[in-house]
Amino acid sequence: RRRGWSIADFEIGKPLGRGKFGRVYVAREVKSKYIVALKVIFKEQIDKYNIHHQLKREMEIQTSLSHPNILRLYGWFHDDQRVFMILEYAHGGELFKELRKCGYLSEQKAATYVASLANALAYCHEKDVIHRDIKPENLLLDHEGRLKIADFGWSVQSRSKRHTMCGTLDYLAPEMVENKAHDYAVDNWTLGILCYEFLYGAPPFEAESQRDTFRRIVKVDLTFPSTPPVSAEAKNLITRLLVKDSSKRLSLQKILEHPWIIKNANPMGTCDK
Ligand SMILES: CC[C@@H](NC(=O)c1cc2[nH]nc(NC(=O)c3ccc(N4CCN(C)CC4)cc3)c2s1)c1ccccc1
Repeated sequence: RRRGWSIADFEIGKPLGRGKFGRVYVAREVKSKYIVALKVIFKEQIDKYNIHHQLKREMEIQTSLSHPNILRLYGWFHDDQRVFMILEYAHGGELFKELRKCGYLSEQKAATYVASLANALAYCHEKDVIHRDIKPENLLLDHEGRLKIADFGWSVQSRSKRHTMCGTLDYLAPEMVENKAHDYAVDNWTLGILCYEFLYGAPPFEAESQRDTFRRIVKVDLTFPSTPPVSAEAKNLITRLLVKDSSKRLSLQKILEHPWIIKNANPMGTCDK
């Protein structure tokens, strides 16, 4: 391309979602008719929340990542009011909407999603990227039901400035809620939380108040309801991830070799509807 992209290159469709700092629309590149998701962030918001450096770093990371379970950032451009990110379009929408609709997922789907996440996280950790913010809202599905991590909340290996504790504590590991130094193993903890939520429909330490959730996390107050019926292997994997001592959590490699994953995950990473 001679010149960069501009808004004139795209026909904007319906809004897909909104986050703290922006909105995402489905869009079609005029010449190729290629469907993408266009994320729009207003520069006044970037200034107001002073997130220039964070945005720049996250876009550099996101552009450098290329993995089947990580949503691609194809490129970006800006005009005087807005920054636009040209993102891969995930046709299946948000995984958590499917979770809320079905209540809970089959062991096959849950294992396939956990394996996809473990693969994507192993890839990120090789590139010194810790995600730290994996939750169902950030997980999308493509047209074949393949999981895609969609989020710019990546942080590089070093412990970046603390995020304000906005939103739910449910997915944060003990060392994060206790504001201790944390490393890659926080993502392994989160995998345990997600695996539990995929199978039971709610995260394990959910409570009425943030204070009670905090208490349940730091205590690792893990209990398994009697319904829906969940296999012992699945419970074994969850128990070996939700371990307070981060050095004792099952590694990503070991997750992929776990009997429950081997038995239930679809190696293609796809889930039929
Ligand atoms: C993860 C949040 C993040 N989102 C992205 O970056 C996003 C990037 C991206 N690419 N493709 C998406 N697709 C959808 O959002 C989508 C939603 C519903 C769909 N369906 C509705 C039900 N129907 C039956 C099938 C089709 C299909 C696609 C999204 S969201 C974000 C961050 C900041 C601001 C806005 C959004």
